[in-house]
Amino acid sequence: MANPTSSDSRKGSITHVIFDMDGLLLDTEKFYTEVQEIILARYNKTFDWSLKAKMMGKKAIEAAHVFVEETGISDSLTAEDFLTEREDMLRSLFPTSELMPGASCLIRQLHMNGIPICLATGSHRRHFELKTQRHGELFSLMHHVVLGDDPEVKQGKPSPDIFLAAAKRFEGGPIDPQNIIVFEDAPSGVCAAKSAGMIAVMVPDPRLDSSFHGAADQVLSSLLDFNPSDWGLPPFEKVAS
Ligand SMILES: O=P(O)(O)OC[C@H](O)CO
Ligand SMILES: [Mg+2]
Repeated sequence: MANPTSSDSRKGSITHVIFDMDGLLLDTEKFYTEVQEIILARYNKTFDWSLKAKMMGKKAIEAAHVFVEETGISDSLTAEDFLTEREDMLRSLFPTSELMPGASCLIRQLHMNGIPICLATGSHRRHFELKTQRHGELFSLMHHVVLGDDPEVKQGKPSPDIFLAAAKRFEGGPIDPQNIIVFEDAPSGVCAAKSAGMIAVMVPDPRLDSSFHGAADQVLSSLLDFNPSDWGLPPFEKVAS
């Protein structure tokens, strides 16, 4: 997959890292897919990856509007009712959330090597708590967490709001966006990171159309493939994952 070119002027200037959560650190996108398939089946429609690509990474209500409008069911189901309907199902699934491959190791390596890290997720507080309840120790390594319902996040991804808020809250912030790598799985998240002036390393689901890869500075198959030297970072010491 695409790698930064050796002439990339930002190579060697990385000081901070921002992580997305759903689909990047946690294998939670499958839960959204599952419940949305169930809801759409009632209308004899199928949920596909072109619609998924438009929803993922967004705040819940923004994604809900995309869902009912793109599928043509908005006369029968409002965005608000869609959120209410999927909530019960999601609430029982989120506490079972598992880490994506390489997530624990990369977070621990960055933390151990003194690189400040934080989380910037479109998820609101209630969902964040459910999704991370089995992973509290790992997420406590984040310097801070910015959630989709944070007052400073006026608009969800692809707006840069969430990443700019995240850059402000590091020690000595705001950190120059050019010195920040954002890890993202969603097209909207990559777009938000680029709009914020940051470097976007994309780890997309293989089912996402590859036309979305072009906006990212680097595309990886897995977090396991991240090589710090690609960005001029010193080699990581090995940690137990
Ligand atoms: O990918 P995240 O972490 O910004 O989360 C966004 C939604 O909650 C799920 O697509
Ligand atoms: Mg995501």
